[in-house]
Amino acid sequence: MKLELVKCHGSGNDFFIIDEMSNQYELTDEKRAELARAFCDRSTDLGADGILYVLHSDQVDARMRVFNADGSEASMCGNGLRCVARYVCEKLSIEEATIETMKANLHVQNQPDIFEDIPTYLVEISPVSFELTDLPLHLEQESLVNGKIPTLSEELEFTALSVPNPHLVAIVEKEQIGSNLQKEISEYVNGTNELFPDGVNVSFVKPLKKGHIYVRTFERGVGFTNACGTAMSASSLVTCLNGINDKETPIEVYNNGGKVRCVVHEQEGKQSIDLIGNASYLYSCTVDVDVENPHTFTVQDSNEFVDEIMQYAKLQKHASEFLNESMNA
Ligand SMILES: N[C@H](CCC[C@H](N)C(=O)O)C(=O)O
Repeated sequence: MKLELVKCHGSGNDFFIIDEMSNQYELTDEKRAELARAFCDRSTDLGADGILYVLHSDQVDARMRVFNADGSEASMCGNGLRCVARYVCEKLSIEEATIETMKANLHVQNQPDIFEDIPTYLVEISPVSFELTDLPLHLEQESLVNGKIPTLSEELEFTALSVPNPHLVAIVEKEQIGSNLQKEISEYVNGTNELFPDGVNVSFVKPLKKGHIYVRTFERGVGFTNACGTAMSASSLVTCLNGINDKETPIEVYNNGGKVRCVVHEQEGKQSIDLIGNASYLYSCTVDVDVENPHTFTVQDSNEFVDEIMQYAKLQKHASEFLNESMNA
């Protein structure tokens, strides 16, 4: 079978877009998961953090399904939704759209460039819940906001929330960023454990100056990534809960892949976050794959989006210079 792929990224969190809206690939869920395990393997000619399947929606403009590199399906992907937003808006020649995801139909919209000549999209991150049953997180309490989980750490304070995929967020000091602590905690909660039966995305957050934070995330089903859109959104909300940043005000979120902008909203007690950032293409290609054994494939007709790659490198350089200055201030 020949599949058309677009390799894209949001803040360095990279994915393949497979357009099932325009192609009759007739994939089963099992095949979608197997293709993710095969194509995301970075020891092959491909490699990515996940696959974004774009499908027809009976309700709205299009539907997005997200499969992590380990083949697990996630309910949402913020960086990936920006890439799907661009793909769908350009295909339908519209400036904004609504995309059906597993638990919500979400608004997406083309935006002014976050950096010169970089395609930029806003995606709605919601619904937000602090109910532990929505992650799920098995503790004898209804919610966890700046609370301890002694099994994981005696000193860290965590906030657990779903947006709607599950996130565990800790505001930390510089010394704890990049330490083994995050890796140990993340591998535990994403292995067989009593707390998070479905695993969880784990983020360490370092506030920089007001309106600026750094987020590092170990993603469920993937591992450490350059950035995790839903995690950066969840982290922005947690900094607002702690009075570090303000709602309805842009928060610049730095990560290892560059930066995005989040705006936290609250209406009638319900929160949502606008996630604004790049939706960049890296290359397109055709993959000839044996669907019965998806680890057997050849990559053909690969074409790079050279201008986009070069332009994004400028954003990343600019962002990493700011981050280094801030971390060493
Ligand atoms: N690993 C996540 C899905 C991908 C989310 C992330 N890539 C993002 O940009 O939000 C999960 O299993 O919930």
